[in-house]
Amino acid sequence: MKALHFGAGNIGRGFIGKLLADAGIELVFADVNQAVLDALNARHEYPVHVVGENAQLETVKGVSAVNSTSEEIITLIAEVDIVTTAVGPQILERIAGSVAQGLAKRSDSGNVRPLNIIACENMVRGTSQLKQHVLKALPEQYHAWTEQHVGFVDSAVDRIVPPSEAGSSDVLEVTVETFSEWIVDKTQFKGELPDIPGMELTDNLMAFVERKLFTLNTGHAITAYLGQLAGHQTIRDAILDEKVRQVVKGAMQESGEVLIKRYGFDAAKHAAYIEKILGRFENPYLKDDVERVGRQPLRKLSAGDRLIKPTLGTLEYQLPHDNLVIGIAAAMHYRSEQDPQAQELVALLDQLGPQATLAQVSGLDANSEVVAAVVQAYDGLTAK
Ligand SMILES: NC(=O)c1ccc[n+]([C@@H]2O[C@H](COP(=O)([O-])OP(=O)(O)OC[C@H]3O[C@@H](n4cnc5c(N)ncnc54)[C@H](O)[C@@H]3O)[C@@H](O)[C@H]2O)c1
Ligand SMILES: O=P(O)(O)OC[C@@H](O)[C@@H](O)[C@H](O)[C@H](O)CO
Repeated sequence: MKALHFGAGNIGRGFIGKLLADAGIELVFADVNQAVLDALNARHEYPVHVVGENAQLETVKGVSAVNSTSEEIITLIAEVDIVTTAVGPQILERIAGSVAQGLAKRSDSGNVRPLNIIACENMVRGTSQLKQHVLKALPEQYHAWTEQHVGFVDSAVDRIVPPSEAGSSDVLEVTVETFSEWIVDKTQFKGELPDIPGMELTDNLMAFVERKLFTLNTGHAITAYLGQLAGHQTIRDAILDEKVRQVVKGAMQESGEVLIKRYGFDAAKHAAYIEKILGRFENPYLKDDVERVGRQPLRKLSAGDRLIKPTLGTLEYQLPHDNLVIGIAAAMHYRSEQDPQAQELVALLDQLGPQATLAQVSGLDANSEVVAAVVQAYDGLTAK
């Protein structure tokens, strides 16, 4: 088997690319970072530090890389058996054009071997969104062929992978936690189901996607935003702050009540899932900055994402949401010199004030009770 993986970043090298290579699949990374591309092609291997009580140094071998904007991508898509991505939700549209050209070339060349495409991003049904971008870029005449031969497979992906320690001079080195979970929708594959150790197949993907995004990522984001306000640099320091932890755990429980209602999860098992995640945030072997986890606040405040979607669920089922409201308010206080979305958020707040800004970025009704509650919480929160 041969695979093309877009995004040789933290999750690409530290999780998805590693699983594919470890399974003996010939792997080519596609990226735009020239230093990473050059290093992968010079060494064809890289180190992964799996940290925890039993730390291990593993070497991922037999990999190569191409520039994501080069013509080689089109030829690769015409040939490979599996395409995966871990580039960030906003980049999917950007790679769709070359995926479409690759599919057209594959069809023209008479290759009818099944191809499966799996986006591994923190979003609900990211591959389905990629498919829409690809179909938009693909001439009509190839649509029926694509439906027949190409599986667009949604997935949920979970492993905390911060950038490697600033002290490291190796651009390829990556540090990952021991825990990992990659769950894919088995109903969407074309051809035989793959047997890749570490990839789990389900016919109930939405439950897993929402469980992960609206528990781990909801709690993670609120830890980052309240952590920054309290003057903490890392997720570990933030979650060890009792005031932060109380709101984070409360928000995960509020979101959990929605998930339990919607998907019939066992309440005790869900409580254990929350506790395990809190332990992962405390991981003493990872240095994860609140600035990485809080990145792109406008995405995180959008209607379908980890803060607003669970809050909408609490409104739907008339459940409490006091802690989620504090989390949303804290997100609106997020500041980062490096992050264009944080700058945009500040500009919106200056121009429109908190009520209209929240309504604009989240799609919530500006005159709703929940927006009023967030604005009140926002006014009450101040940076240390
Ligand atoms: N890091 C984590 O803990 C984690 C865990 C689960 C899911 N995710 C998700 O995985 C995705 C990637 O996150 P990450 O933390 O690895 O980010 P990252 O910034 O480390 O990696 C993204 C990579 O994509 C590359 N890229 C940018 N534009 C590209 C293009 N046009 N073509 C090909 N490559 C391009 C970047 O150069 C970078 O190497 C995100 O959707 C994130 O939410 C991350
Ligand atoms: O990648 P983002 O920006 O959507 O979210 C930041 C973190 O919460 C995220 O990367 C987690 O580390 C990851 O989702 C763990 O599986």
